[in-house]
Amino acid sequence: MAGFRATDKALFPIKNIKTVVQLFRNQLEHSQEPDLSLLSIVAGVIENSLTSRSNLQICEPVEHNCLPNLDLETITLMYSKFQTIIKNAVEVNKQRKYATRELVKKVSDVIWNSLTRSYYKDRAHLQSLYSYLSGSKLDCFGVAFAVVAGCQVLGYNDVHLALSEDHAWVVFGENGSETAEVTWHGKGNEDKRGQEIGKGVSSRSWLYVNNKPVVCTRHMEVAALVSAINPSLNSNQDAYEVSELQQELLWLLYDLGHLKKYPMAIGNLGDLEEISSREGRVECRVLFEEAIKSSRSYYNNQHVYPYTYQGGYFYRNKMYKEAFESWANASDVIRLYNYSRDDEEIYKEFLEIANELIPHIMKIESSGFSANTILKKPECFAHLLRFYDGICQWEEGSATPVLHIGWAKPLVNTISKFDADVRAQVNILCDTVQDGAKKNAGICNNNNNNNYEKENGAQTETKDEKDTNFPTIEALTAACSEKLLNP
Ligand SMILES: FC(F)c1nnc(N2CCN(c3ncnc4sc(CC(F)(F)F)cc34)CC2)s1
Repeated sequence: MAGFRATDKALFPIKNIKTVVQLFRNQLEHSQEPDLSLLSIVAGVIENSLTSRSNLQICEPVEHNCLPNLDLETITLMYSKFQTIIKNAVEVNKQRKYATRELVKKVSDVIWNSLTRSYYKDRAHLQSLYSYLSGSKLDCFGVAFAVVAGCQVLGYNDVHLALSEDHAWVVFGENGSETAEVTWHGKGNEDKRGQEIGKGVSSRSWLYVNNKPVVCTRHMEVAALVSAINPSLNSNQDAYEVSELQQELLWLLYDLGHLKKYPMAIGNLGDLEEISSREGRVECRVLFEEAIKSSRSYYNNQHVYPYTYQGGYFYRNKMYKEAFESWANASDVIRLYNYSRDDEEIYKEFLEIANELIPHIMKIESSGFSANTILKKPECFAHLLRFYDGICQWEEGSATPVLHIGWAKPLVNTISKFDADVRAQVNILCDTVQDGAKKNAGICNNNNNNNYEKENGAQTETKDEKDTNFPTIEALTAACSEKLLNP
């Protein structure tokens, strides 16, 4: 069983970050399971007291980093309250070793029906059990996490959190073979709570990452709650102590090996390290590479965010050629999915890259006199074509269109910035049409080891591989030469 043990209670009242990290270490290193409700409450109290406007906390100079006084009584009250809510609402059939769908649905209903009627679901700081117990508000992730914490209270240690890049659900039963929705997703969508995760068309959407979700252990569920800590004070400021606590806890989890199979948590740590790097720790760039390796090793390279974490890093550090490559690799992931209306989040990500970030780079690169401009680099042109082609292929075979005229202008503007002699150096090789749901078209690749050769000579593409349903590279370059001819 998990639990709030004497060794943990001895740490209270907690006055500084080091002691919070010690509490998490105690919980993570003890043989029994880490107690999800205890750790979520502690993280939530700290986050909410340091990011709420009402926090007029004067920092005691002696502590040099001031935390709200975390006294044992406050935490114990909330901890017991959660136990009582769950145990009173769900009678447990102790004969059963594994949870049933009915049990999981019942716990989800208890959480669901105790939430405030209507509130702004996307607000920050609604992810923890502190938010649930003090304000009866949870965001989409918070509901899923609370269900898993509730099942832990009831002794069902087979119920675990399953995470895609924009949704959360649970797995349960013998070797976690059952799945169940326990929370909502997005706006205005009927929730599917209690149902198993779609085998149908939704399973080809990015939202369910082609059935390659991060299936958490208890320790990875602690990593999820730590990753979900939100240090933002407002839209452009972070509470220093909260982000420092998050960074320390992520390093603790990293050192204990609990981030190995959790690319987004590694990416979160990379972002924090870029802002303020820790002595003696690997460079943030290495972390972004580790997140990519994790996705390739454990999730068949079906996750997009590891590449957009890395692309964002290169972009912020003006490493534009590298950014183009990361974004092209992100596009190689999305091309094998079918776009569905549940995929808005990743659509917005690609839209921002295509219509904000890349045009911004082209503006800088074509105004400056840098001899080393990317506009002279054929590999940059190749990365961009692969990036756009992946989005075209994402659209192919999808019920919902991706591209619209708003994409075309920035796209043609970008391509037309590369001179014909640079473009001609990109030789596009197409392998045979891939079997399976998505055919190859336009620019071809085989699972991310692209065979782009920077050789002279016209682009080669045989007829049978050309798919007329959407812009091929000829069409794109024709459009761009059209633009060139009539600027
Ligand atoms: F690609 C970069 F630009 C990104 N920067 N921040 C990104 N985030 C921030 C962190 N984040 C996450 N970080 C850790 N774990 C999870 S589980 C999850 C889905 C849901 F919220 F459970 F529904 C999201 C998520 C979502 C992706 S991607």
